[in-house]
Amino acid sequence: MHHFFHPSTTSLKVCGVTLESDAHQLVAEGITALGVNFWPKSKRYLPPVDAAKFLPALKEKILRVGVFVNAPTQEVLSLLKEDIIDVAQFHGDETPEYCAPFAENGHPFIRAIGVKNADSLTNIHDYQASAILLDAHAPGVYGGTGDTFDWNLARTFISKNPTLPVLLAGGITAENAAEATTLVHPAALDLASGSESTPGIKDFDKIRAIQAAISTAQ
Ligand SMILES: O=C(O)c1ccccc1N[C@@H]1O[C@H](COP(=O)(O)O)[C@@H](O)[C@H]1O
Repeated sequence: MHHFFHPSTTSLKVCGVTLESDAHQLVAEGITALGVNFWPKSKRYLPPVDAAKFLPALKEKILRVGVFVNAPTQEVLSLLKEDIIDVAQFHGDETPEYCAPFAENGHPFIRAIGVKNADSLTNIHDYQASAILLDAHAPGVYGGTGDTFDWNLARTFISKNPTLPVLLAGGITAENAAEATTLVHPAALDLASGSESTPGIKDFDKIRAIQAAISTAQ
């Protein structure tokens, strides 16, 4: 599996990309992974037909993650099979039963969990996910809020599950990326709000500052 999922170092995933030019600039900046949001109600929604115009050319240059919220299985499968994305990120109410066919057919996926309290982190292995993403609990909007959660819960979860790749999300910015890396030691930091000037438009000063903070912290 891609080194993005290796829990020994902290990588960066920049989510909510809507512009082809931003995607190419993320490659040029050496970012490990990008996320494109396929949930129609997201402020960062990109229709699959538009993503299909530029994501294929980025294969092997950056890990291409598609973010879904309760999407029909066939929609996710066709983007994976057509090689438009490398990995699916399930950021809604997807159950272990929904995830099972992806695991059984060798399609890599990240299951995002909105962390409300310690109880949110039980039965995570039931999803058979390639990686787990821990985000702030966001009823109704699912993610992309810019809110943080209690990172001690993430740190404890990782120390109990050292071989499971865990991504930390929710309100990561240039100001807190170093602390997030040092305290939690996630396989990656994942962010949308903290990497943009307006929803869906990336701010490369912020992204470079986050990269520098991660490098210094580890
Ligand atoms: O960005 C969105 O609009 C979004 C909508 C629905 C589900 C997930 C979404 N984004 C993901 O949310 C986290 C945290 O975002 P933020 O940094 O707090 O803005 C991030 O992993 C995005 O992948």
